Amino acid sequence: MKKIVVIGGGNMGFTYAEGIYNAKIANIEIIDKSDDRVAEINGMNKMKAATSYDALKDADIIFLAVKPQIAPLVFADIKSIVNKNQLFVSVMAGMTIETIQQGLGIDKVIRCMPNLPASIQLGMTTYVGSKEVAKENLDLVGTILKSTGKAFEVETEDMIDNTTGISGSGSAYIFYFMNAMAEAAEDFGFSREEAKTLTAQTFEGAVELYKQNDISLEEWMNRVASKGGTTRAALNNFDDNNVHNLIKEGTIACVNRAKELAADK
Ligand SMILES: NC(=O)C1=CN([C@@H]2O[C@H](COP(=O)(O)OP(=O)(O)OC[C@H]3O[C@@H](n4cnc5c(N)ncnc54)[C@H](O)[C@@H]3O)[C@@H](O)[C@H]2O)C=CC1
Ligand SMILES: O=C(O)[C@@H]1CCC=N1
Repeated sequence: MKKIVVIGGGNMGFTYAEGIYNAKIANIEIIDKSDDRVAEINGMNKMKAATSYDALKDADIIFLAVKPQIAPLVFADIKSIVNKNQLFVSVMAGMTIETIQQGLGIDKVIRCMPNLPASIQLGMTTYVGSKEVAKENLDLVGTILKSTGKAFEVETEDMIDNTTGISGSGSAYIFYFMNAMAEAAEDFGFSREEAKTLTAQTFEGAVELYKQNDISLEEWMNRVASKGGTTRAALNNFDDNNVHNLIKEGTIACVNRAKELAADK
């Protein structure tokens, strides 16, 4: 079995480590610089975690899951330990394959963009490999990524940044919309628990309808909104306030930020 080491046992790194562990497709170890986090992970009695980089020496695949801003520090720490035979998989937003190759003096890099629902096997991940990555390795990592939900390969790194604007950061947009709806529900007099049920069930039902049928979102809106009815009053209000375009602008701000991170800003 291959040995996979994840550097950064936070939200995303731990999610992947756990997905791989549960799928029993590789031996998995986690490296995290936080003593508390390492103790917490070891306390779960599942995966081995450590603060030292020792586990990297005989790793086949190394996941890079620290914040992009601290990646240069990690690169400096591990450059002399890692080697060109190892395959690197980065989940870091805006961190280019070239920067990783140069920072570590290595060749084989797969850059991917996951999202947080990967922690409950409902993740959405896209990935692209450097030209040095053999198809066999790309397929292997594809299988690993699919252990946390859906995953597909994209042609360019630009499409990884674009994914960040939709699914990578997108869970937070959905939480934003849900937060406003749940708050409105509480304003209308529902308890917090009732507001959660009303909001979550509405999202879940709408998503399932969309997924299970080949009907456009506009058509679905029309099926809910009777002419002169209540839904149209809400949708007209959104349109009058340009909400549709503002959401699209938000996705563009997100992609631009990914590109800024790539330029080390
Ligand atoms: N959270 C999310 O929804 C998503 C995050 N990402 C990417 O995942 C990466 C990690 O983000 P999160 O997991 O959210 O951050 P996080 O803050 O939850 O986890 C980062 C972990 O790295 C550890 N760490 C810090 N310095 C370290 C070092 N020198 N060596 C080893 N470990 C170190 C921290 O102790 C922490 O546990 C980022 O690059 C982000 O762009 C990508 C897609 C979605
Ligand atoms: O906000 C961030 O920078 C990371 C990347 C995608 C989701 N979270």
